[in-house]
Amino acid sequence: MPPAPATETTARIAASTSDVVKIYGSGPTAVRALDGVTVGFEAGRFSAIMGPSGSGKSTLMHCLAGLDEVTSGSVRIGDTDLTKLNDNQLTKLRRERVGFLFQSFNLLPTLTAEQNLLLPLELAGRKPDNQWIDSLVEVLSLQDRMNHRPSELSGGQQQRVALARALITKPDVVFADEPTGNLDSKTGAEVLSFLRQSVRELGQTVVMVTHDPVAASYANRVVVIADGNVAGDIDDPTAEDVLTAISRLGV
Ligand SMILES: Nc1ncnc2c1ncn2[C@@H]1O[C@H](COP(=O)(O)OP(=O)(O)OP(=O)(O)O)[C@@H](O)[C@H]1O
Repeated sequence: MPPAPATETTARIAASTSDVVKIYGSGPTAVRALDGVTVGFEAGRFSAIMGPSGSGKSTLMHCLAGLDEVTSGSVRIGDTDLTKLNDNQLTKLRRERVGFLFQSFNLLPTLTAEQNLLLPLELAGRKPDNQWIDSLVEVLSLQDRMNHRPSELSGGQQQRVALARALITKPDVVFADEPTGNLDSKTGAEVLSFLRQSVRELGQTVVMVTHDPVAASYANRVVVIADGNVAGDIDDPTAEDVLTAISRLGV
Protein backbone atom coordinates (compact mmCIF):
# COMPACT_ATOMS: atom_id res chain seq x y z
CA MET A 1 0.00 0.00 0.00
CA PRO A 2 1.33 3.50 -0.79
CA PRO A 3 2.19 5.58 2.26
CA ALA A 4 -0.61 7.81 3.53
CA PRO A 5 -0.25 11.43 2.41
CA ALA A 6 1.31 13.73 4.95
CA THR A 7 -1.39 15.29 7.09
CA GLU A 8 0.77 18.04 8.50
CA THR A 9 -1.06 21.35 8.28
CA THR A 10 0.59 24.73 8.30
CA ALA A 11 -0.98 27.14 10.77
CA ARG A 12 -2.55 30.18 9.15
CA ILE A 13 -0.63 33.35 9.91
CA ALA A 14 -2.92 36.10 11.24
CA ALA A 15 -0.35 38.90 11.31
CA SER A 16 3.25 39.13 10.15
CA THR A 17 6.15 41.38 9.33
CA SER A 18 8.88 40.85 6.77
CA ASP A 19 12.20 42.63 7.26
CA VAL A 20 10.54 45.61 8.93
CA VAL A 21 12.69 48.61 9.74
CA LYS A 22 11.21 51.54 11.66
CA ILE A 23 13.27 54.67 12.13
CA TYR A 24 11.92 57.58 14.15
CA GLY A 25 13.26 61.01 13.24
CA SER A 26 16.26 61.66 11.03
CA GLY A 27 19.89 62.72 11.14
CA PRO A 28 22.02 62.23 14.25
CA THR A 29 18.98 61.95 16.56
CA ALA A 30 17.29 59.20 14.50
CA VAL A 31 16.21 56.12 16.47
CA ARG A 32 16.18 52.72 14.75
CA ALA A 33 13.30 51.22 16.78
CA LEU A 34 12.91 48.10 14.57
CA ASP A 35 15.93 46.66 12.81
CA GLY A 36 14.71 44.24 10.13
CA VAL A 37 12.07 42.25 12.04
CA THR A 38 10.60 39.16 10.38
CA VAL A 39 7.99 37.43 12.53
CA GLY A 40 4.59 35.76 12.06
CA PHE A 41 1.78 35.23 14.57
CA GLU A 42 -0.38 32.15 14.02
CA ALA A 43 -4.18 32.33 13.95
CA GLY A 44 -5.94 30.69 16.88
CA ARG A 45 -3.06 31.25 19.28
CA PHE A 46 -2.29 33.58 22.16
CA SER A 47 1.14 35.15 21.56
CA ALA A 48 3.02 37.58 23.73
CA ILE A 49 5.66 40.11 22.70
CA MET A 50 8.03 40.59 25.58
CA GLY A 51 11.22 42.56 26.07
CA PRO A 52 13.01 45.26 28.04
CA SER A 53 11.86 48.87 28.07
CA GLY A 54 12.71 50.59 24.79
CA SER A 55 13.33 47.30 22.93
CA GLY A 56 10.67 48.06 20.30
CA LYS A 57 7.63 46.06 21.52
CA SER A 58 5.08 48.85 21.15
CA THR A 59 6.55 49.97 17.85
CA LEU A 60 6.26 46.40 16.53
CA MET A 61 2.65 46.17 17.68
CA HIS A 62 1.77 49.56 16.21
CA CYS A 63 3.33 48.58 12.86
CA LEU A 64 1.54 45.19 12.89
CA ALA A 65 -1.80 46.89 13.62
CA GLY A 66 -1.39 49.55 10.93
CA LEU A 67 -1.23 52.33 13.54
CA ASP A 68 2.29 53.31 12.53
CA GLU A 69 3.96 53.38 9.10
CA VAL A 70 7.08 51.27 8.57
CA THR A 71 10.25 52.81 7.12
CA SER A 72 10.87 49.69 4.98
CA GLY A 73 9.72 46.09 4.76
CA SER A 74 6.14 44.82 4.73
CA VAL A 75 3.38 44.02 7.21
CA ARG A 76 0.45 41.68 6.63
CA ILE A 77 -2.84 41.06 8.32
CA GLY A 78 -3.87 37.72 6.83
CA ASP A 79 -2.95 38.08 3.15
CA THR A 80 -3.33 41.86 3.05
CA ASP A 81 -0.12 43.88 2.77
CA LEU A 82 -0.76 47.00 4.89
CA THR A 83 2.07 48.93 3.22
CA LYS A 84 0.05 48.87 -0.03
CA LEU A 85 -3.09 50.44 1.51
CA ASN A 86 -4.08 54.11 1.54
CA ASP A 87 -5.33 55.80 4.72
CA ASN A 88 -9.01 55.05 4.09
CA GLN A 89 -8.32 51.39 3.35
CA LEU A 90 -6.17 51.15 6.48
CA THR A 91 -8.91 52.69 8.63
CA LYS A 92 -11.44 50.22 7.22
CA LEU A 93 -9.09 47.28 7.80
CA ARG A 94 -8.44 48.32 11.41
CA ARG A 95 -12.18 48.73 12.03
CA GLU A 96 -13.18 45.42 10.50
CA ARG A 97 -10.27 43.04 10.91
CA VAL A 98 -8.34 44.15 13.97
CA GLY A 99 -9.41 44.43 17.63
CA PHE A 100 -7.63 46.52 20.25
CA LEU A 101 -7.31 46.20 23.99
CA PHE A 102 -5.52 48.95 25.94
CA GLN A 103 -4.25 49.38 29.45
CA SER A 104 -6.84 52.12 30.07
CA PHE A 105 -9.94 50.13 28.88
CA ASN A 106 -11.13 53.08 26.69
CA LEU A 107 -14.85 52.49 27.25
CA LEU A 108 -17.26 55.37 26.60
CA PRO A 109 -18.46 56.50 30.06
CA THR A 110 -21.99 57.51 29.04
CA LEU A 111 -22.80 54.19 27.36
CA THR A 112 -23.78 50.94 29.06
CA ALA A 113 -21.57 47.86 28.74
CA GLU A 114 -23.91 46.52 26.06
CA GLN A 115 -23.83 49.77 24.08
CA ASN A 116 -20.03 49.87 24.32
CA LEU A 117 -19.90 46.28 23.14
CA LEU A 118 -22.07 46.94 20.09
CA LEU A 119 -20.32 50.16 19.06
CA PRO A 120 -17.81 48.63 16.58
CA LEU A 121 -20.67 46.95 14.71
CA GLU A 122 -22.59 50.22 14.50
CA LEU A 123 -19.49 52.03 13.21
CA ALA A 124 -18.99 49.31 10.58
CA GLY A 125 -22.72 49.29 9.68
CA ARG A 126 -22.90 45.59 10.45
CA LYS A 127 -25.76 43.60 11.95
CA PRO A 128 -25.13 41.96 15.33
CA ASP A 129 -24.62 38.19 15.29
CA ASN A 130 -26.66 37.33 18.37
CA GLN A 131 -25.19 33.87 18.78
CA TRP A 132 -21.66 35.30 18.78
CA ILE A 133 -22.65 38.03 21.27
CA ASP A 134 -24.18 35.38 23.57
CA SER A 135 -20.94 33.32 23.42
CA LEU A 136 -18.82 36.38 24.22
CA VAL A 137 -21.02 37.42 27.13
CA GLU A 138 -21.01 33.88 28.49
CA VAL A 139 -17.29 33.15 28.10
CA LEU A 140 -16.39 36.56 29.57
CA SER A 141 -18.97 36.19 32.39
CA LEU A 142 -20.67 39.48 31.63
CA GLN A 143 -24.29 38.26 31.91
CA ASP A 144 -25.20 40.47 34.89
CA ARG A 145 -23.22 43.50 33.79
CA MET A 146 -24.62 44.44 30.40
CA ASN A 147 -26.82 47.31 31.64
CA HIS A 148 -24.14 48.92 33.80
CA ARG A 149 -22.11 51.97 32.86
CA PRO A 150 -18.27 51.72 33.11
CA SER A 151 -18.24 53.70 36.40
CA GLU A 152 -20.45 50.97 37.91
CA LEU A 153 -18.00 48.21 36.92
CA SER A 154 -14.73 47.06 38.52
CA GLY A 155 -11.49 47.43 36.56
CA GLY A 156 -11.50 43.74 35.67
CA GLN A 157 -15.12 43.90 34.51
CA GLN A 158 -14.36 46.99 32.40
CA GLN A 159 -11.45 45.18 30.74
CA ARG A 160 -13.71 42.17 30.05
CA VAL A 161 -16.23 44.48 28.34
CA ALA A 162 -13.33 46.00 26.37
CA LEU A 163 -12.23 42.48 25.37
CA ALA A 164 -15.77 41.56 24.28
CA ARG A 165 -15.86 44.80 22.26
CA ALA A 166 -12.50 43.94 20.66
CA LEU A 167 -13.86 40.51 19.66
CA ILE A 168 -17.33 41.57 18.50
CA THR A 169 -16.36 41.83 14.82
CA LYS A 170 -14.55 38.44 14.93
CA PRO A 171 -11.31 40.20 13.96
CA ASP A 172 -8.34 38.42 12.37
CA VAL A 173 -6.35 39.41 15.45
CA VAL A 174 -6.72 41.31 18.74
CA PHE A 175 -3.71 43.41 19.75
CA ALA A 176 -3.49 43.91 23.49
CA ASP A 177 -1.06 46.55 24.80
CA GLU A 178 -0.21 45.87 28.48
CA PRO A 179 -3.88 44.95 29.11
CA THR A 180 -3.29 44.26 32.82
CA GLY A 181 -1.15 47.34 33.46
CA ASN A 182 -3.94 49.12 35.37
CA LEU A 183 -5.12 46.11 37.36
CA ASP A 184 -4.00 44.55 40.62
CA SER A 185 -2.32 41.17 40.21
CA LYS A 186 -5.40 39.07 41.08
CA THR A 187 -7.68 40.96 38.68
CA GLY A 188 -4.90 40.98 36.08
CA ALA A 189 -4.64 37.18 36.33
CA GLU A 190 -8.39 36.92 35.79
CA VAL A 191 -8.24 39.07 32.66
CA LEU A 192 -5.31 37.01 31.33
CA SER A 193 -7.33 33.84 31.89
CA PHE A 194 -10.22 35.38 29.93
CA LEU A 195 -7.82 36.29 27.12
CA ARG A 196 -6.63 32.70 27.06
CA GLN A 197 -10.20 31.41 27.09
CA SER A 198 -11.19 33.63 24.16
CA VAL A 199 -8.41 31.92 22.18
CA ARG A 200 -9.05 28.38 23.44
CA GLU A 201 -12.85 28.37 23.50
CA LEU A 202 -13.77 30.96 20.88
CA GLY A 203 -10.92 30.31 18.42
CA GLN A 204 -9.73 33.91 18.48
CA THR A 205 -6.19 35.23 17.94
CA VAL A 206 -4.45 37.48 20.46
CA VAL A 207 -1.07 39.22 20.31
CA MET A 208 -0.22 40.90 23.62
CA VAL A 209 2.62 43.28 24.43
CA THR A 210 3.82 43.00 28.01
CA HIS A 211 6.91 43.54 30.11
CA ASP A 212 5.59 41.15 32.79
CA PRO A 213 6.99 37.56 32.61
CA VAL A 214 3.99 36.23 34.57
CA ALA A 215 1.54 37.83 32.11
CA ALA A 216 3.62 36.46 29.19
CA SER A 217 3.43 32.94 30.66
CA TYR A 218 -0.35 32.87 30.00
CA ALA A 219 0.42 32.91 26.25
CA ASN A 220 1.01 29.88 24.01
CA ARG A 221 4.15 31.53 22.70
CA VAL A 222 6.45 34.37 23.69
CA VAL A 223 8.47 36.35 21.15
CA VAL A 224 11.32 38.13 22.92
CA ILE A 225 12.37 41.46 21.44
CA ALA A 226 15.69 43.18 22.19
CA ASP A 227 17.31 46.13 20.43
CA GLY A 228 14.63 46.25 17.74
CA ASN A 229 14.81 42.61 16.69
CA VAL A 230 13.65 39.12 17.65
CA ALA A 231 16.00 37.73 20.30
CA GLY A 232 14.06 34.63 21.36
CA ASP A 233 10.96 32.57 20.67
CA ILE A 234 9.48 30.30 23.35
CA ASP A 235 6.58 27.87 22.98
CA ASP A 236 4.32 27.12 25.99
CA PRO A 237 6.45 29.27 28.29
CA THR A 238 6.51 29.29 32.06
CA ALA A 239 7.20 32.59 33.82
CA GLU A 240 10.64 31.15 34.67
CA ASP A 241 11.41 30.41 31.00
CA VAL A 242 10.58 34.02 30.17
CA LEU A 243 12.66 35.39 33.04
CA THR A 244 15.63 33.24 31.98
CA ALA A 245 15.33 34.44 28.37
CA ILE A 246 15.19 38.07 29.53
CA SER A 247 18.10 37.72 31.94
CA ARG A 248 20.22 36.16 29.16
CA LEU A 249 19.85 39.45 27.29
CA GLY A 250 22.00 41.00 30.00
CA VAL A 251 19.96 44.21 30.22
N1 LIG B 1 7.34 58.57 18.44
C1 LIG B 1 8.64 58.32 18.69
N2 LIG B 1 9.60 59.22 18.35
C2 LIG B 1 10.89 58.96 18.59
N3 LIG B 1 11.35 57.83 19.16
C3 LIG B 1 10.45 56.91 19.51
C4 LIG B 1 9.04 57.10 19.32
N4 LIG B 1 8.38 56.01 19.79
C5 LIG B 1 9.34 55.18 20.27
N5 LIG B 1 10.57 55.71 20.10
C6 LIG B 1 11.87 55.08 20.46
O1 LIG B 1 11.93 53.81 19.83
C7 LIG B 1 12.51 52.83 20.69
C8 LIG B 1 11.51 51.69 20.90
O2 LIG B 1 10.37 52.19 21.62
P1 LIG B 1 9.11 51.31 22.01
O3 LIG B 1 8.12 52.22 22.65
O4 LIG B 1 8.67 50.54 20.83
O5 LIG B 1 9.74 50.32 23.09
P2 LIG B 1 8.99 49.36 24.13
O6 LIG B 1 9.74 48.08 24.11
O7 LIG B 1 7.55 49.29 23.82
O8 LIG B 1 9.26 50.13 25.49
P3 LIG B 1 8.36 50.22 26.84
O9 LIG B 1 8.32 48.83 27.43
O10 LIG B 1 9.16 51.15 27.70
O11 LIG B 1 7.02 50.74 26.45
C9 LIG B 1 12.86 53.56 21.98
O12 LIG B 1 14.23 53.94 21.90
C10 LIG B 1 11.97 54.78 21.95
O13 LIG B 1 12.55 55.86 22.65
